[in-house]
Amino acid sequence: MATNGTTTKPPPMPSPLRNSKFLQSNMRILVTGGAGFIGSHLVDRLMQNEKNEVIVADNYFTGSKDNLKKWIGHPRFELIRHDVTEPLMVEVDQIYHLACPASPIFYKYNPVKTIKTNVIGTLNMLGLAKRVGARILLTSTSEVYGDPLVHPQTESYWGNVNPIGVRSCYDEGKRVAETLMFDYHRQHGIEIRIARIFNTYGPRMNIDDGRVVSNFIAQALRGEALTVQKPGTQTRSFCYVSDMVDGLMRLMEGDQTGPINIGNPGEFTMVELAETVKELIKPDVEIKMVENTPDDPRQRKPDISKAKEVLGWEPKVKLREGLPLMEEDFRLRLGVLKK
Ligand SMILES: NC(=O)c1ccc[n+]([C@@H]2O[C@H](COP(=O)([O-])OP(=O)(O)OC[C@H]3O[C@@H](n4cnc5c(N)ncnc54)[C@H](O)[C@@H]3O)[C@@H](O)[C@H]2O)c1
Ligand SMILES: O=c1ccn([C@@H]2O[C@H](COP(=O)(O)OP(=O)(O)O[C@H]3OC[C@@H](O)[C@H](O)[C@H]3O)[C@@H](O)[C@H]2O)c(=O)[nH]1
Repeated sequence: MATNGTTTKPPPMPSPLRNSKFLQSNMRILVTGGAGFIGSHLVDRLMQNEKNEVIVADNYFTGSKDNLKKWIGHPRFELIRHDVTEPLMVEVDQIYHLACPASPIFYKYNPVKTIKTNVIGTLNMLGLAKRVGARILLTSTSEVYGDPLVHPQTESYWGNVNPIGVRSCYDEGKRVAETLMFDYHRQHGIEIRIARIFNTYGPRMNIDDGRVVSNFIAQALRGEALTVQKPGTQTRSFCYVSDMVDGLMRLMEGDQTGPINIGNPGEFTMVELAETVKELIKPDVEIKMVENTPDDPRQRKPDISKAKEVLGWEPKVKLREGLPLMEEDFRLRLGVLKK
């Protein structure tokens, strides 16, 4: 009993599966959004551990079964067509909650649905975590810092976000999702983990995903001009997907709730990124300046001191090493062979 007269509930019991003599060594893990870009790489890593059973729940809005084709039919893997805005009844020990469109083009396409996914979807997954006693990790975003007035961004910075802008369905949606995570943690004793992910790139991104790295690589391979949105001096920090997955798994397995920034602190202007793609992939390609969209953050770079200190994590793959790995995958999918 708390001293202020309110009742503090004890944390829920972990899933009975953890005590089953048949499944003792098994961990049953739900990955929402597991058919998407980061989610499918995470599934690959989780499936490498023979003690893990993995369940993916995805509505295929931006993800695809193709990303998971090597696991379909595997006895330790299950794929469910499910929209997280509806409740889900499964018995699991851990939940990686990724479901949400991540590319601005897709999250702005149906903003009401995006905010429902972030708010109702996260509520549903927290309700599930509460019912079965699972630990839950939310993939939040660097967008919670908005157009940041602090640089680089530390986790203690509260951000500079437009609450009524065209990006709000996503950035405010993720801010509410973080709030819900902490309220369930404080009120119901749920074990939570929050990762604030900075721009991540790598093989398997949708060719027409619309994010900058996939756009530039696809444009270079198609021989089209690279579209730098004005002014081109805005910065981003790009993390290769294997580093991201490693950071997410360390956070889930560790004892810190976060929020913790997971990203690569290497910072580039969009003109620098275009020039790097041009140099590495197609030196004769044109770079053209095009109009930008409202509220585009002007700078973004993670302070990863906390991830280094509490997770022993830092990214290993530099942009110039990661871009050719993504180029290889895009060449195969676009059918453009290297000359
Ligand atoms: N990639 C990045 O740079 C980045 C940066 C910050 C945060 N994140 C977060 O990481 C997560 C994964 O991002 P990603 O790059 O893999 O994006 P993605 O669009 O490739 O994957 C998102 C997945 O969620 C699914 N999904 C969307 N809405 C859903 C719903 N209502 N119900 C069920 N499934 C739904 C999609 O079909 C897709 O498979 C997202 O939560 C995103 O906000 C990504
Ligand atoms: O073709 C393009 C596309 C984008 N851009 C620019 O590239 C920068 C990055 O844009 P992206 O669309 O890749 O992504 P953003 O950084 O705006 O948002 C991203 O950051 C955090 C995540 O949560 C989001 O999921 C992710 O989309 C922006 O300044 C944009 O103006 C271009 O210059 N050309």
